[in-house]
Amino acid sequence: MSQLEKMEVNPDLAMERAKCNFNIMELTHILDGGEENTVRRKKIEDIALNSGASKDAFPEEHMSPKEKYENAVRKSCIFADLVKNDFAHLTGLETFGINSNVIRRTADAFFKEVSPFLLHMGMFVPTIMGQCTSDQMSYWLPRAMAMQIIGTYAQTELGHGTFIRGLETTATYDPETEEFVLHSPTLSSYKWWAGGLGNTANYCIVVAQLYTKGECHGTHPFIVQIRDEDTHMPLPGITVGEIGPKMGFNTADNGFLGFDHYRIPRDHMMMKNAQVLKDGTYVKVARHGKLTYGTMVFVRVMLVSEAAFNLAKACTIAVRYSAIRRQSKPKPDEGEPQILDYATQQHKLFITIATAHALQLSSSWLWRSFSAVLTEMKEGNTDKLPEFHALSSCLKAVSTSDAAYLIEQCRHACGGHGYMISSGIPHLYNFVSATRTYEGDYTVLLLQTARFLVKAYEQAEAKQPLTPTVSYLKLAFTRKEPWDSSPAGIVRSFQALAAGKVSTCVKNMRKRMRSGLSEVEAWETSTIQLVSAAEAHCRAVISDAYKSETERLTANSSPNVKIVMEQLSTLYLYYWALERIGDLLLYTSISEKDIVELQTAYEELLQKIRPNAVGIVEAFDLRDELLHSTLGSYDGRAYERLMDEALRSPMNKEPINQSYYKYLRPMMKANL
Ligand SMILES: CCCCCCC/C=C/C(=O)SCCNC(=O)CCNC(=O)[C@H](O)C(C)(C)COP(=O)(O)OP(=O)(O)OC[C@H]1O[C@@H](n2cnc3c(N)ncnc32)[C@H](O)[C@@H]1OP(=O)(O)O
Ligand SMILES: Cc1cc2nc3c(=O)[nH]c(=O)nc-3n(C[C@H](O)[C@H](O)[C@H](O)COP(=O)(O)OP(=O)(O)OC[C@H]3O[C@@H](n4cnc5c(N)ncnc54)[C@H](O)[C@@H]3O)c2cc1C
Repeated sequence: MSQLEKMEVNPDLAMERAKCNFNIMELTHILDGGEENTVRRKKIEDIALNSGASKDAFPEEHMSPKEKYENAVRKSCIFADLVKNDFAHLTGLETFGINSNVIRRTADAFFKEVSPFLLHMGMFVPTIMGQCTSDQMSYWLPRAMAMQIIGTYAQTELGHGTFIRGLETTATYDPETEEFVLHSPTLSSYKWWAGGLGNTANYCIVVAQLYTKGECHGTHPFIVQIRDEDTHMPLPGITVGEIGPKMGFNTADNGFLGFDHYRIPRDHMMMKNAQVLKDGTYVKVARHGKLTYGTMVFVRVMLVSEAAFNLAKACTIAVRYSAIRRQSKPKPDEGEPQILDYATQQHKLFITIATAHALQLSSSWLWRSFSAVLTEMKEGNTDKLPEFHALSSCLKAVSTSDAAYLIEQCRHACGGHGYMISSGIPHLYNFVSATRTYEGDYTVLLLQTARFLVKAYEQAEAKQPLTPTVSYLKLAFTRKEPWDSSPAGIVRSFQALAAGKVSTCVKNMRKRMRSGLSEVEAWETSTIQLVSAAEAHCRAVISDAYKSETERLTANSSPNVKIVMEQLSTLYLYYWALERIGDLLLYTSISEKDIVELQTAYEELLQKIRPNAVGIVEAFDLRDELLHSTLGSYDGRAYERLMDEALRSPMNKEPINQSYYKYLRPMMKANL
């Protein structure tokens, strides 16, 4: 046992735990979606983490990029074996599905950054499930699930990421040989970014422009073998490599890929939504043109829970650290207070906890809507897809953006030590800030939602029925929303605000068109306001979902758990109302007096949450192995852990570094 393991819990943290007035485990069960899920999650975490297989003998931070990657592959193989052999026997595992949050969560103990297999499980397998015919699926899925092949998803190119219709890679059908010829005509057409593509994957889903009988039918997905299944050598006609160091994701071997008239069999086109017959005839199967974008929609839904989870990690670290860190002396006759006692620190941190809850509950709600949409689509009904695309786009955009901002705020809350890699926060930030960009950039996705909102507004104007998430748009045609500071009243105000913003956009666009701009130009010149309107819509959706999910989940809970959850959801509403005062003044009847009262109520709420803050973050039930943090470990021994990590640095392995003899000494002697 190391010195650290023998040490007792920091007394400040012990004191915080003693004063928590609600049942932490009860809140954990609620967040896990029920006690059974908690039990199963803990079993899985015990199997995966108690063996110590997730630990590194040598700190990853001090490895070279190549060593980091090789270590990540080693651990990915261990983890894949665990999933296949050890987790499978747990009753009900199949109900978690391959992308189970529990498995994702457990994997994070193995990787400070990410696994090179992330894209295999995160996009390769889901695309096989979503884009293959049943015959194709019965061939590819078992091989992929058994990890006999490793795949990734290569859509983005050097020259095009957002604009999928502009992709340049071509897949031209040759009826003579019944093959597709994949080709990269330009440098900008090289596939770029796919995770695991550089060195790990031997298969790849490639999105390319389909040509048959001389006609282009737009982008379609293909399964492409890129490396020999035995030697792993790139196949002739394939150029593949890794794209180099990045802000984060440095264990993911993101890669590039080019094709030189590379041939694949006809049935390697993923043919669920469209087919090319042997003679080259193109047959559209799907009832909606954008079903080939299905994996992106699925991952966007996943990313909302990713944002919640990573935020939960960051606030667990920052709140525990704020409980053990003492600083300044506001009262001369008393000792230094815990920094968690400062109202400004509570302002930084409690919104972070509330947002983690808001995103987690909104994410469960979104998953349920997604399942309902998928069920209808299986029956051939795609009517709900546009609304769901608008919803998943804005929730992905806002959740990842809020999470990145708030994780950075957690770093600020930890002062200088938060800047240490060993605090765990920089890795979290680097990861989450990428999620704001990939799978659809923030602005681009909000503009997709805005398109839907503008159409819905026009329907409301024409007194046509509206779909559920936008039914509030009718508020745009009523008198100014009267301000009501109850939670339900604030949600209504957020809806009135979003409706008002959409209405302003539409009016501005019409005015611009009357002054001679085309529709496209009027749209383009209004995009700043459109993004803001879509963000306001999303905020209203999250606030509504968070409030109603909190009510549903606490209907039978013990009184104190109910109070804690309600305090957090109310805090979320107060925080965003105060952030959006200017908009509320425009679109509701809020007065100066109401604003002063709201600010006071917010500050009082921070004080009410304070005594339970450590208990609340501990309800996320994040083991030390998952946090990877010197500042946020369960024992609160941050200083001992920081020193321990410092001493592990290779820079401290010799008393005098050789650069002293080579450079410093000669320079100093010469300057004598
Ligand atoms: C936990 C797992 C982690 C996995 C790790 C993941 C690592 C990262 C992977 C990746 O990043 S993979 C690459 C992802 N790339 C993107 O997300 C690109 C973003 N771009 C797009 O999604 C689209 O191009 C676009 C921006 C939405 C526009 O598409 P397009 O130009 O084809 O369409 P438009 O002409 O703008 O719109 C036409 C029409 O179609 C509707 N629509 C667009 N997308 C969808 C969709 N997915 N589903 C349903 N409908 C869609 C759009 O709203 C328009 O509707 P109308 O307004 O005409 O009614
Ligand atoms: C860590 C990481 C992992 C990734 N993994 C994969 C992967 O596995 N597979 C894969 O295929 N791709 C992957 N990607 C690529 C990712 O999907 C794209 O980077 C992302 O979709 C954004 O596209 P882009 O890079 O072309 O940005 P651009 O579209 O060039 O965006 C640049 C800027 O232009 C703005 N912009 C673009 N279009 C518009 C518009 N119409 N209106 C207004 N503003 C606009 C954007 O808002 C942004 O500010 C990954 C990216 C990262 C960072």
